[in-house]
Amino acid sequence: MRRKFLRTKDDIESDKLEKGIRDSIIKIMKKRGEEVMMGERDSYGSDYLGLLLNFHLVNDNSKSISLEVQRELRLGELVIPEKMAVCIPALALHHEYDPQIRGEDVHIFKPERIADGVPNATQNCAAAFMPFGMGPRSCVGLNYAFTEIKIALSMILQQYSFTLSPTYAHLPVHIRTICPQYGLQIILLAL
Ligand code: HEM
Repeated sequence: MRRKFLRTKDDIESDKLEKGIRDSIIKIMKKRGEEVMMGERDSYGSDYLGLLLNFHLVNDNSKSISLEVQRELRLGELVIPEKMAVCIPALALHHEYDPQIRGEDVHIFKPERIADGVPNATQNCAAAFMPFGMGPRSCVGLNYAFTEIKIALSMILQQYSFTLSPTYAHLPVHIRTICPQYGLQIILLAL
């Protein structure tokens, strides 16, 4: 029975590895913070670490980089316990970023905003549009979903053109993905 409480060599190696990874991440975050403070870079970056730093500094007026990552992650006044799932509401996030990035008409439904590609519409800010999440746990079905959508659309467009029905009420809601609360009413015209 006592063996259960003994730490094996593998457990110790695994702890060392985990600590090494944590230390490296904190080092990168501190370095970025220092570079921003010294004016060597404009932003904390648009990747996942940059996003975490942004959240951290929004909540910390002293702007000091003092992240402690032990069994919990501290983001300013937020303490995120180990293994807690953090849900980023894409709908709110997209709107919060929008006025800065896409102008004041953010509330208007204008899918043509992304006609020239997402990087163009978001001024290359990866965190401004992330319907598939980002970082190591982002959607593994992204490419599959895009391919499926393109195939479905090209099959429809070979036979029909379509417009939005006047009965369509624009009310996007976040139910796992962003979708229209009252469905998508369209008028199909046979070609
Ligand atoms: C328009 C379609 C889709 C959207 C908008 C979407 C969106 C998302 C989002 C926001 C996440 C969470 C990412 C995060 O936690 O940071 C996710 C995760 C995931 N998605 Fe999708 N998804 C779509 C289609 C698919 C498809 C078709 C598949 C599989 C064939 C799929 C498989 C997964 C899996 C397995 C995860 C979990 C990944 C992980 O936790 O490591 N998704 N998706």
